[in-house]
Amino acid sequence: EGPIEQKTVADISIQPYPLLKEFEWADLDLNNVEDRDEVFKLLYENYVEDADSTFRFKYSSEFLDWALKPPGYKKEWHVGVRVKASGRLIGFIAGTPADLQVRSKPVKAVEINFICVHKKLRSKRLAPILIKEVTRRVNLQGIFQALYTAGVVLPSPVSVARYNHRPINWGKLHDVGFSYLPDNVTKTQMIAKYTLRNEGKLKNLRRAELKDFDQVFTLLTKFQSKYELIQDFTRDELKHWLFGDNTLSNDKKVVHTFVVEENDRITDFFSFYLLPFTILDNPAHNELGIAYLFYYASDAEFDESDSAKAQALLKKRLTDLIGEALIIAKSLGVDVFNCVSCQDNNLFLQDLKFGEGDGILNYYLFNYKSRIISGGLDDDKHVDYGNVSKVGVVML
Ligand SMILES: Cc1c(C(=O)c2nccn2C)oc2cccc(OCCCNCc3cccnc3)c12
Repeated sequence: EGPIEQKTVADISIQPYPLLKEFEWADLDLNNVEDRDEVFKLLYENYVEDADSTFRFKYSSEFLDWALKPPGYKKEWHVGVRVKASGRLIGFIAGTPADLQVRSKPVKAVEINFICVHKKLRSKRLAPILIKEVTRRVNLQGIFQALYTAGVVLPSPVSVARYNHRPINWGKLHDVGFSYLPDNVTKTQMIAKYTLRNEGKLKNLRRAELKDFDQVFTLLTKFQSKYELIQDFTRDELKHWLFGDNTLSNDKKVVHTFVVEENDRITDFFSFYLLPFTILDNPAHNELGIAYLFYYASDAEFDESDSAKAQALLKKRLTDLIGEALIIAKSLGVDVFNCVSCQDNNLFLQDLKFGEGDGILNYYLFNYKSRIISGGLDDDKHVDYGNVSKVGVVML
């Protein structure tokens, strides 16, 4: 296992990758509101939709600030393409710094995400050129590995996971065509099945505060040490990912983090991020509120001696913990709570009534040879409820 191609910065061209003559590379600065709004508009109108174009991701400007400007980010890794004649932004791809550990081996890498080409300019082979240019700019900084995900199957994924959804507002999900009514079941029964109480059962659960950060950092680092693919966070990075922009009011926050505190000790925490879908041409609803499970940890002891008992204890702790996340997400107007089959999620999916989605998420490690890492699926790529994954990294 390890890097495939050994390159050095000296091998990397200092010239931008050649573009078709009607296009030019854009020098974006997402601290500049105009640039950030251009990226926002390009994604809003042209980014990933579901298979039958019912929904489109609705990345807010606050989300892009959070997702694209973590500590150590480089503006050169926010790569745009403009039409020379009009100056319109028609292509984008982003790299953000992400030191990984692959089976405990440190891998300096970037995460590549948000690749987008304007709908009217598809099949002009711009996507591969965007990937080559962001790779060149990352290589110039001495980084030669990358992590990215895609729904499509490309050569050799390092892991494969599956989407899971926990309906919160089943009626609305049914109205917009996301949830279906099974045979011999009434709508009332489906709504009753997914009804959540307004109050959780973990009494000492509260919103995380900066004073909790040291314990949360320690708890997550220990909890994640069992996974084979993780992001090796610096303190500043994790603070950014879990607290985001601390000046935002709770209703504007993109990421929400909660802790369980017992006798001045943080025993568990969880986080989720909010990323709605625009619902395309539906008279009754124009937005789908979606929460995505992000990082979490529990100090449920994992005693090597009786691993079955330990796993049962962890299952109970995580089920109660993420059960609270569902209730909080509901209070924030979320319609469906999403997670993939990674981390220890398979332990609570069934009890918390998550349904297996038809989306598959492939994880790729660019220029790094690694044996397959379990993404929590069986040989048919269905969720393996009896086994947990070894993937700890969560991609936005
Ligand atoms: C996307 C997504 C969806 C949906 O498409 C969806 N939910 C409700 C209705 N729909 C149609 O459901 C998920 C569940 C877990 C993780 C996910 O995504 C994980 C992060 C995705 N990273 C970016 C990305 C986006 C699209 C394709 N590849 C990568 C998703």
